[in-house]
Amino acid sequence: MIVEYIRYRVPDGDEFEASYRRAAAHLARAPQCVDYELSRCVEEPGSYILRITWTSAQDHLEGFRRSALFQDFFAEIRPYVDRIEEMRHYERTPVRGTGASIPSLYEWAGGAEALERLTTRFYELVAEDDLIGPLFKGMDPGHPRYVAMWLSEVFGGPNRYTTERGGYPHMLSMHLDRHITEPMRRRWVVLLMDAADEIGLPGDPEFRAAFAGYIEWGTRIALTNSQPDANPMRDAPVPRWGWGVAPPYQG
Ligand code: HEM
Repeated sequence: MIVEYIRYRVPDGDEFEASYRRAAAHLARAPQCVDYELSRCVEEPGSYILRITWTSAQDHLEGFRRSALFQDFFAEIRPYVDRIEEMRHYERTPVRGTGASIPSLYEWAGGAEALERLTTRFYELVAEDDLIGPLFKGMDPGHPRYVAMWLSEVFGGPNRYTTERGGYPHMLSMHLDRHITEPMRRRWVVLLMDAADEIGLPGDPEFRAAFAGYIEWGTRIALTNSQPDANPMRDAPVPRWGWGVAPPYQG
């Protein structure tokens, strides 16, 4: 991916923004465009910066620029071409991230203590279950704690599963050749959701949607990796799961 910055200084911001609103409709249909954003300077309202992320500089210059969409896009913004002060491509660097304005799922859930209460109750339910109980007959007594460590790391908490328990490769090795079936996977999900309700994990729609999204994803991967003919990735970081499209409602 590559980021293009275009800086403008224009005499009439309202007209300029109206042109860009129309031009953006063509940008939005371009398969080479990842996203875009036009920002207006607060201190100097005639100054604007347009940021466009392209799939690559080549896709921008040889794909979009030669497409019919570009003709339509350009027709809208042509009056402002001589108002451009900078138009260049920038490579992203590893220096990027998010701040703490939105709590992690780990924090929202109640931290390590809540996730450990969850897994403790979950494996009590599992032990009494006819379908999946037998899979866990010889389970390590520390198992609920280890799975809580895994979930903590996935949901944005400390990376203790990676540093203390062997990370993804260890988790994977525990699922290999377990022959998990779809009914077993479903039961695992249902019992976890029951445990979540019983121990009072936050029940707000945003949290539960993100939580259930990870559990659905993770159990499907566990099932696939547990088949005798599985060929899983042997090494990978522990996945990190966020809020997705619905961040928490914070009043
Ligand atoms: C989101 C889904 C899942 C997660 C996050 C998960 C997580 C884990 C982790 C972290 C371990 C290794 C614990 C350790 O460090 O010792 C493990 C082991 C295991 N998992 Fe899963 N798992 C998931 C789904 C499933 C499903 C669907 C099943 C079967 C229905 C299953 C069956 C097992 C079994 C049998 C073990 C070995 C337990 C033992 O003998 O200690 N897992 N799981």
